[in-house]
Amino acid sequence: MAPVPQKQQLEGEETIPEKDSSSSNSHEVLMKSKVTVVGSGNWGSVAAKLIASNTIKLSSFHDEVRMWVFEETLPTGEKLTEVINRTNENVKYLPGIKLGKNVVADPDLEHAVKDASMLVFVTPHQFMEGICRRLVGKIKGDVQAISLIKGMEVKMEGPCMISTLISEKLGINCCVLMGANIANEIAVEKFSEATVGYREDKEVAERWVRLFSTPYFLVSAVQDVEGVELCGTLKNVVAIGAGLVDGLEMGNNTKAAIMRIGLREMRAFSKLMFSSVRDSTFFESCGVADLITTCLGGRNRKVAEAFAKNGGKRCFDELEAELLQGQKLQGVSTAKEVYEVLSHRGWLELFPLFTTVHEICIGRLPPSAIVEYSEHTPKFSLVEGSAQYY
Ligand SMILES: NC(=O)C1=CN([C@@H]2O[C@H](COP(=O)(O)OP(=O)(O)OC[C@H]3O[C@@H](n4cnc5c(N)ncnc54)[C@H](O)[C@@H]3O)[C@@H](O)[C@H]2O)C=CC1
Ligand SMILES: O=C(CO)COP(=O)(O)O
Repeated sequence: MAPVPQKQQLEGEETIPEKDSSSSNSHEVLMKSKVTVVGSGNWGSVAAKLIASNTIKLSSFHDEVRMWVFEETLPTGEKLTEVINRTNENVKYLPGIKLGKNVVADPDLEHAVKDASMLVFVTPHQFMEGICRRLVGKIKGDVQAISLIKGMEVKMEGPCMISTLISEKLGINCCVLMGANIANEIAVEKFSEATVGYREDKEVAERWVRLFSTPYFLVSAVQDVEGVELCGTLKNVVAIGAGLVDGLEMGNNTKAAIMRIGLREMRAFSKLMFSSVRDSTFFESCGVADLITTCLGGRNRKVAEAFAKNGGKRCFDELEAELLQGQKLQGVSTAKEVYEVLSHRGWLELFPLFTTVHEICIGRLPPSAIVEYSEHTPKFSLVEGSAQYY
């Protein structure tokens, strides 16, 4: 193997050879990074497990992975962090799965991030603004971040992706990792793929790829942060549509139609928001593959199915609490956020699926409207007629 040029060592940084010769570059000498995972839900816990299985093998990372836990008291009266650290399991959000002895649960956000050089953000998106506020001035200056969060915020100026929120509030570079990644399947090490989106620094992206890749979790990188992140965010809205179709027992053809129309709207919306978004991104794991898996087996699908079965009489919040027991849906709030953007720009008619999903979620339309076109609902032909957006 050809020798790899060594990176220039910065003051105070250790350089050590890789622990494992099977790592991507056995002779590579890298600066040792300390990883903190901010979040510990269903996917957050699996991400910590994946990362911990690599930091223990690769000498360019410290073994320990700190995982910030939004503290809660379990029905037994114990604190969740104490139980995670005693049993090595997140008994609430990922029961039955050992996280790795090098995962340390920490209820103190500032303490958890203090020494980190790599921050992995993976909380439900609605909590990120508050988390960022708490982190201002609390992290190291040269830290790199990655967001696994599927969602966005809507500001007066327009939509703000979560990676942008992190970058702007904390003044750090932020990549994204999205993909067809139902957490419970990856937890039991079933094969899947994921996509890292990066802005400019390919070397940083490759470091994230090394941190996450395992034989059962294949990660590739593309230079399209917004495209990757919008794929992960918008497919949750389509998954609500797919769940409604399931609840109405309309069958596979209808669900496939919703997925196809949804994919078109995902691409159109993404390109209208960011002209840099690449078509090829939609063929990565973060695109069509995530759309398919979420529409087949995700939580958004599941809760929307129950919503339709109940004829829209029980609201999403109530069904979410009952069916997900603390886990959070992203699709309903994302549908609202997308609707706000579309409405503000006068584009509602160009996105009939996104628009209809939101109007069903808030009870303005019945679940059956997902496939009904009346005077009051936008027509799919309008999208066909707006080919310039596609
Ligand atoms: N679960 C999955 O299969 C996948 C999830 N994702 C994405 O990852 C992100 C995180 O999802 P999960 O880890 O599954 O979380 P989750 O859906 O299991 O959410 C529950 C988490 O939110 C925390 N929480 C509750 N209230 C909070 C508060 N006020 N402040 C901060 N945290 C609070 C809980 O402690 C818990 O850790 C989401 O954007 C999701 O779309 C992405 C791929 C797969
Ligand atoms: O993002 C996911 C799979 O990649 C999980 O989707 P749900 O939140 O609908 O379960």
